[in-house]
Amino acid sequence: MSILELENVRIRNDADGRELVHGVSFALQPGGVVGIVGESGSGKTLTCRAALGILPEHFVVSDGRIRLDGQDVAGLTRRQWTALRGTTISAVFQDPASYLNPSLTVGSQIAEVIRVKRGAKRRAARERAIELLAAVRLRDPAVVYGQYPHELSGGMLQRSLIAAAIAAEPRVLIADEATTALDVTVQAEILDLLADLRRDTGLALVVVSHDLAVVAQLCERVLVMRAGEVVEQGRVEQVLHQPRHEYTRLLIEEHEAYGLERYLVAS
Ligand SMILES: Nc1ncnc2c1ncn2[C@@H]1O[C@H](COP(=O)(O)OP(=O)(O)OP(=O)(O)O)[C@@H](O)[C@H]1O
Repeated sequence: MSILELENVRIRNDADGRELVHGVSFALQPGGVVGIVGESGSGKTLTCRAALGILPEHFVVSDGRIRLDGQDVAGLTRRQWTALRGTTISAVFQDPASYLNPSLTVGSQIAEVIRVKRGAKRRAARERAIELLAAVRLRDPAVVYGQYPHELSGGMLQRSLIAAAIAAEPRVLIADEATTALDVTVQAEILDLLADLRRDTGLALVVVSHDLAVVAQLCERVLVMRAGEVVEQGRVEQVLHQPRHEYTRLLIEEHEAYGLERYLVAS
């Protein structure tokens, strides 16, 4: 059974009646990985936010269905969503600093997730948080545990945020432009880390990026979005080697300068 399934999902802004996402469908199996690419404003983030139950105010899923672990999310109460977030579905976005509280240590924020979502005692939560910081390949995890966000680099912060996102052992992780702000080497390390988590824990991934190379490196299937429409979707090799839609061809041309071929040959 799919862990996450979207069926013809449409998203509308009720404030002005405009529809911004015009029917997105995909199914993600446990341990699977799907990419969503497309230019800024194409509806990638709104689609993810719908799956996380965190659409902005006035935005609604106006048609279609979202199933999380087999459950239709349409009727979920706020409390039920809170219980699912973190434990079933979780996310990492761009700009990790804005998701961490600057006045609390990184480790205590991860431990808090474990205490609240997993009911762990203080000491066990601390130990688990240090394990997670090690799992996201931070050196000296016990030291990082006691550091404040401003003491860490962008790459270290993004790793810490991934540790927090997987702390309650979700089945699906959405990585929305999670590596965009990082330099190329750190970006490659974080992508490797996500691939390893997927392999080692069966975590399913939704990888959102405007960068086709990121998607080519990580994903099995890809959706190409433009202006709220899915213009093309399929297996990554097929979509990137034999694009059927003119827009996909344009995206590929734009990315050729960044060495997309390298990833495709390796996959
Ligand atoms: N909070 C909001 N209020 C008003 N409009 C919004 C809001 N969030 C998104 N939109 C609009 O919805 C459309 C889709 O936005 P979305 O953030 O999903 O795009 P995206 O593909 O993720 O782009 P980006 O790569 O820039 O994040 C855009 O036209 C955007 O202006």
